[in-house]
Amino acid sequence: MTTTIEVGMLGLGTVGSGVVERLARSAAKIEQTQGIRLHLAAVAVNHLNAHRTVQLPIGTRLTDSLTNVVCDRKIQLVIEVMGTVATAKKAIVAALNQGKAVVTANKDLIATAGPELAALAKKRGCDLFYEASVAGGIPILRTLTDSYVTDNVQSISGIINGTANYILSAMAAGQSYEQALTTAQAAGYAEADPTNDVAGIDAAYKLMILSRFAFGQELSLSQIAPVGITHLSASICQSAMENGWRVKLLAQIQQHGPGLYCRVAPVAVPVDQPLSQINGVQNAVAVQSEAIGTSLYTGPGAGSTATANSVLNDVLVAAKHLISGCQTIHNQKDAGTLAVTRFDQLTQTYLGFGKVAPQVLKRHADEADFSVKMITNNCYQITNLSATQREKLSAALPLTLVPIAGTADWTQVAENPMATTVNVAI
Ligand SMILES: NC(=O)C1=CN([C@@H]2O[C@H](COP(=O)(O)OP(=O)(O)OC[C@H]3O[C@@H](n4cnc5c(N)ncnc54)[C@H](OP(=O)(O)O)[C@@H]3O)[C@@H](O)[C@H]2O)C=CC1
Ligand SMILES: N[C@@H](CC=O)C(=O)O
Repeated sequence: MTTTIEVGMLGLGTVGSGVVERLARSAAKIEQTQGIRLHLAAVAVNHLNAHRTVQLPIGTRLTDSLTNVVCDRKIQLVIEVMGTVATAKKAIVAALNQGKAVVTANKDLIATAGPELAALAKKRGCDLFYEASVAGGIPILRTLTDSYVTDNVQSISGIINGTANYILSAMAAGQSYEQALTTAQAAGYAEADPTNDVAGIDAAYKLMILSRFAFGQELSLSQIAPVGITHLSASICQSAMENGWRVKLLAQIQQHGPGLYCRVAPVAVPVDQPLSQINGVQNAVAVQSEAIGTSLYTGPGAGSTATANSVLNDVLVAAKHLISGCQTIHNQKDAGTLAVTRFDQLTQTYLGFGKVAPQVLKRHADEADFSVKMITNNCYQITNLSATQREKLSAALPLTLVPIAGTADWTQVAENPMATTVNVAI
C-alpha cells in the first residue's frame, strides 16, 4: 500500500532544485521500496518570475508567500532550503507549532538556535532533521547518533566546508584565490554570500552542531574564533605542497581531560595523513573514539545533488514517522560541562611563510624558547612556539603562520587524573 505525504518546500535555489530533480528521478523507487509517495504540494521562493533550472511537477504551487506553505493545513512536512536565520526560524517555528515535520539544511540557524528549535519539536511531537547542514552529502549526524551510542567520541577533525577546500585545492594547483572562488560559486558550493565560507564561520557553525552530537556540548562562535582562508595565497599553498604538507581548513574538536579543545583554521596536514588527500568539494570527517578507534567519513560536502540526497533521506525518515505515528526520540544529551579552550592556546609547531631573513628569525628564536628550521627561502618550520611567542612573532615580522597538524604539546595541559588522554595524530 502506498501512503501519500504532502510536502511543502521553502527555497528553490541550488539545494531546492536538487530536491525537485532527485524527487522526480526517484519517485518510483521511493514508492516501490518505501511505500511512500512524496507529493510536492507547494514551493515558496523570493522572486516568482526568476528563471528556474528545474521544472516543478504539474500541480505544484509556486508562491512568494512563506505563510502560504507553512500554514497550508494539508502540508504535513516542510523542507526549509532557503537559508537566512530570522526568516527561516520564524517559518520553522510556525511549521512546528502546527505539528508539521521539518527538514532543513540551514547550519547558520541550527548552530545558533538548534536547541531551542529541538525543544519546540519535542514539545509538539514533531521531527526536526538537518543532516544536510553538516558536510553536505555525508550522513555524519545520523552516524554519530546511531553508531556511537555505546562508544565515546574523543575527537573530531574534519574538512567541512566544500568551498574553502575547493579554493585551497585549486590554489595548490596554481589558481588564484579569486579564480577559485568564482568557480566554487558557479558550481553552487558557496553560500549566496560567500563570506562565511571563506572566513571559517560556516565550518565553525558545522563544528558547533558536531560538538552537540559528539560531546553534548554547546560551543559558541566566539569560543571557536574561526580563522578563514582569505589571508592565504597560491604561493603559500604550493610551497606547503612542495615540502610535504597540504594546507586545509580544518575544524577540530578534541577532549583532553576536563577540557574540550577546538579550532577552525587553516592547518598544514602532512601528505601521509588521509585528510591531506581530500580535495575539491570533497569533505571528510575523522572521528576518533574509544571503541572504534579512527574512522574516516568522506564525500561531497556541498552542491545540489549531494545535499538534496541528504535532505531527502531526512524527509523519508520523517515521512515514515508520520505514517507510523511513532514519535521521534529526542535524545539530546545534557548540556556538557567541559571547559572550552582553543587549540591556538597550546604550544605547537608552525610553518611560517614570508620574506624574512633567516638571521632575523633566528635572533627571535634565540631570545625565546622556540627553534627555527629553514625549509625554503620563504618558508620556515618553527617548533615549540607558545601562544604568547606566536603573538609577539606575528606582530614583529611579516609572517603567515600556519599550525602543523598533530603538533600540539599536551604535556603542559592540566590533566584530570580520572580522564584518559588520547594522542590524536590529526
Ligand atoms: N549550496 C549547498 O551546497 C548547500 C547549501 N546548504 C544550505 O541550504 C540552504 C539553501 O542553500 P542554496 O540552495 O545554496 O541557496 P540559494 O541561494 O541557491 O537558494 C535560496 C532559495 O531560497 C529562496 N529564498 C530566499 N529567501 C527567501 C524568502 N524570504 N522567502 C522565500 N524564498 C526565499 C530563494 O528564492 P529566489 O530563487 O526566488 O531568489 C532561492 O530559491 C542554505 O541554508 C545553505 O546554507 C547546505 C548544504 C549545502
Ligand atoms: N557553502 C557550503 C555549502 C555546504 O554546506 C560549503 O561550501 O561547504
